Amino acid sequence: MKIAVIGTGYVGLVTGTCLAENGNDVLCVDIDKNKVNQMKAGVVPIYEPHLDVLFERNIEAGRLNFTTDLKEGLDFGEVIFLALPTPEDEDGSADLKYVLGVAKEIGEYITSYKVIVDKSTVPVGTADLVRTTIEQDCKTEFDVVSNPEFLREGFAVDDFMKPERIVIGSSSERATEVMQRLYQPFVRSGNPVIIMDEKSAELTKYASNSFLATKITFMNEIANYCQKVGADVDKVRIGMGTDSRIGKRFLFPGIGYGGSCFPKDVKALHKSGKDINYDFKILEAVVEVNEHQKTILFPEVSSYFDDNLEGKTIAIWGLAFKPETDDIREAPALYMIDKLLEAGANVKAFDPEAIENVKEKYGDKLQYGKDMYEVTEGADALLICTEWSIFRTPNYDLLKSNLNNPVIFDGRNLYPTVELAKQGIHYISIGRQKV
Ligand SMILES: NC(=O)c1ccc[n+]([C@@H]2O[C@H](COP(=O)([O-])OP(=O)(O)OC[C@H]3O[C@@H](n4cnc5c(N)ncnc54)[C@H](O)[C@@H]3O)[C@@H](O)[C@H]2O)c1
Ligand SMILES: O=c1ccn([C@@H]2O[C@H](COP(=O)(O)OP(=O)(O)O[C@H]3O[C@H](CO)[C@@H](O)[C@H](O)[C@H]3O)[C@@H](O)[C@H]2O)c(=O)[nH]1
Repeated sequence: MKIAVIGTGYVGLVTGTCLAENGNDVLCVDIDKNKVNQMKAGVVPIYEPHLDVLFERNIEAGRLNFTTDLKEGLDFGEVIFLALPTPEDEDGSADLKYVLGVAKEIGEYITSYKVIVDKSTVPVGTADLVRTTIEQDCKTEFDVVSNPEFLREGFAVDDFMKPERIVIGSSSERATEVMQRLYQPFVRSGNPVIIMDEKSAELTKYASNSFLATKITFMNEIANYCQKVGADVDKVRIGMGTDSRIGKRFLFPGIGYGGSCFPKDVKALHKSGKDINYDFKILEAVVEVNEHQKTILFPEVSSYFDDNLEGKTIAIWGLAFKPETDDIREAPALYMIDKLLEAGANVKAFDPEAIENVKEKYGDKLQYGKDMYEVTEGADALLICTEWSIFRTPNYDLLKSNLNNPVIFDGRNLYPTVELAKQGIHYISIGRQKV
């Protein structure tokens, strides 16, 4: 099939590349000239494991191409994916200006039947809004379907190639048939393509993200409570997670969820309830608890230094909002950096993939290390914000000789407390007793 993907960020580029990998001809359109030039030169503009191999292979095979020209994309594709940003607006709602802006242009440009697929995360009713926006200027037939994306950054290629489910919201038989044909190679494993109406598909996405964010937030509250009553959240987590009704995943407490999705999506669902006088009380609590959770480690760092961080040097491991990505959107590490700088501390930061993005934001306000141990040299404490695998088995002797004080503040519970006690390291983590 001939596919156009409009917007080549984490979702669009993975979608385009994986569809090409399954034999489709794909033209990716992006408004960002630099990005398009980079991709034309064979450079993947984001870090996403395994994407580079597929990217190169499909460019070489001529199945994956790039342009800044939306009209060229619309002429080319029978199916047009919208993978555009839907960032948080000032009032917490999803800002639809990118999606509706492109919809307007689609109405002006298309001259033959197209299936317009909304892959962006959008509020209930957006498919209708996209349809009426296109209709204003359109002289040909088209359908709009909702096809929310569930990939996780860091596992995006795997998630796209072997999805647990594909959700399609469509009220057109013609478009449904096209979508089923397109996705048939991805569900050979027997995982379902679930067809429903557009509104239910749109809500499935928000409900899924909000549920997962709630699950994490619940565990963060249990962790905070553990700390107060002397229980160990890791033991509670394992005890709970073995009940298959609860499940082991997404029970890991920490310094709050971040990223480009959970924070904005929970707020957007809450706001869309408010707009129709429905009060999503649980979501309001989730947002509030998560905001608080980002703040719980800083007072520990501060009080260790008698509330005087002026001139102290803090090494940070992990800046991305989670491992295996270079994405720092809403990363809890950024809150910690801001607080530390505000308190007059020096920050030496290391992350395997996110340094460039952090440099763009903070420039020379921070020092950056080439490896994880370099930033600990002469630092007064180590703070861990993201659970990259390479941090899991550190050389404790080297750490102790590098750090001025043997102290680790761990926002992701990477180490067994008994091991750190044995190592003689002062260790503060989440929902576990201090060592
Ligand atoms: N990142 C994820 O893990 C993920 C997963 C599932 C769903 N989503 C949703 O998918 C959507 C896209 O997310 P993302 O993370 O890929 O965003 P992103 O910010 O990484 O990428 C968006 C891209 O769209 C481009 N763009 C903006 N306006 C454009 C226009 N008028 N024409 C062409 N290109 C344009 C930008 O230059 C950028 O490259 C959002 O709604 C998001 O909520 C994201
Ligand atoms: O047990 C857990 C699991 C995750 N997190 C945090 O939650 C955030 C989100 O993690 P994750 O869901 O793995 O990453 P995303 O790439 O943001 O993926 C989510 O958001 C995407 C965008 O909508 C969806 O497509 C995915 O299904 C959904 O998992 C990160 O800050 C994690 O550190 C925890 O604190 N504890």
